[in-house]
Amino acid sequence: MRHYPSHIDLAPAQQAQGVVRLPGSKSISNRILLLAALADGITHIKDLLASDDTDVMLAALQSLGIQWQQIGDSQDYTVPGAAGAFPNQHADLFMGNAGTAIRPLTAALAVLGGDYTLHGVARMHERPIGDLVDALNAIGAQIEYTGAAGFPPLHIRSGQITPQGLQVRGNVSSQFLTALLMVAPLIARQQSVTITVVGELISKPYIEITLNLMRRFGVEVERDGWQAFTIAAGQRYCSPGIIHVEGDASSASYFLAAGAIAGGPVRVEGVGRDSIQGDVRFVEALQQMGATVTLGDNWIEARSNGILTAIDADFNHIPDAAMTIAIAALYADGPSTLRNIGSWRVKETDRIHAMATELRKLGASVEEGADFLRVTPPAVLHTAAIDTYDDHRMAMCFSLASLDGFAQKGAHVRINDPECVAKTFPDYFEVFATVARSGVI
Ligand SMILES: O=C(O)C1=C[C@@H](OP(=O)(O)O)[C@@H](O)[C@H](O)C1
Ligand SMILES: C=C(OP(=O)(O)O)C(=O)O
Repeated sequence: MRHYPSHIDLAPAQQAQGVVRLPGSKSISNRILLLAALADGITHIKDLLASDDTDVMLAALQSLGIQWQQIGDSQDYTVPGAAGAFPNQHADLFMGNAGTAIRPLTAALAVLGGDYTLHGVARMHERPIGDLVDALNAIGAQIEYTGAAGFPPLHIRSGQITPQGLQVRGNVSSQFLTALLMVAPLIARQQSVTITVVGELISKPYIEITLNLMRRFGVEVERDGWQAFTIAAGQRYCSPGIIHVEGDASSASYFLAAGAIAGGPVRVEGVGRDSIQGDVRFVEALQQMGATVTLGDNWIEARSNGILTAIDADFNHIPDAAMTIAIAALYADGPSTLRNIGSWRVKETDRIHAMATELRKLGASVEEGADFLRVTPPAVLHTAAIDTYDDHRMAMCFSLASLDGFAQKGAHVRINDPECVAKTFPDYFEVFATVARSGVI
């Protein structure tokens, strides 16, 4: 069901102020759904994210025979766990463009056995999965590419798994290691399993989310830094009973940046200082740019202190929220550089190229490197029609260019194809309008 028209026009808004209740975290929602499906017992999930990415995970689990139930119209679900094996051994699964669905499910289905096909939208078929397939096939899985080698779609058949010497490369996506960690207890029945990371690992905080949630479902992982992860034999996933999904820290970045750019205060609720999501560290970048940020147990608030200070920093640990910094850079007192963001090239779109192209429409000078972006703000933001490349974060980030900063007036911004926000935040523009009240026409 389409929610938005073909474009949304945002008029300049003088101030951002208000309180936003965040939708649930995508990373936590999809991990919990899979762990609950694999666990012993019934899991009661509170505040699951409602979005395209969670819909594909829910639909896939249903096709695999997991009879989850939504409680009325709420975002609370019950998931009866299948105790380490899916009831259906044959399924054709549509994965949309959800990395957090296809990567862990590929690993689970490959080690559990059966006959499965996994495919997604056109862009999903351009997003790499080769490092994960190599790791799994090396221990006896039977995964074939039915399109281009290294990319979905995939055909998975039953293999003979001998889980010794499991290793994976981590420099393209941390989701490959997450996928192997999540299925490791399923293959560590008799003997412990060690996963060795080959070379550099990117997006490290997402591994902490994985380990934290595995622990909530009763599985402990011993680790040697970021190099090796060992799952002792005989551990099973057990339902924690009730589990609550935190608000999404990446989604929080748009509202916190709004407060930092255009006065504030803007408060987000649902995530706070004890969050398990690495993207809460986005606030450190805002603070470095001169904003005042206050953190509570379950809320974060940002406000401006005048023109933002330009930033030059490594954003490898927060690749998603870093896109928001590229827009905040339009309001800074000089050029900002975002470093070590090479993974942007293999996400919903080539985000380095898309970001550079669209920032230039607003009048910025942008230098695009293999793994960095340098943004020099223009004297005056230009009126622009922003293309979104079917990337939710492009649509959400660029809404911020409609805000008045201290030295920079907000632009008239047209967001083309805003529907793409459904990937993680289906009513983003309604919520944005409550903060930038005069901004939506
Ligand atoms: O594990 C996760 O939940 C995610 C990991 C990150 O991906 P990479 O590890 O590919 O950078 C992030 O960009 C993505 O939105 C969610
Ligand atoms: C990279 C993202 O998604 P995915 O989980 O599909 O990798 C994202 O949400 O920014």
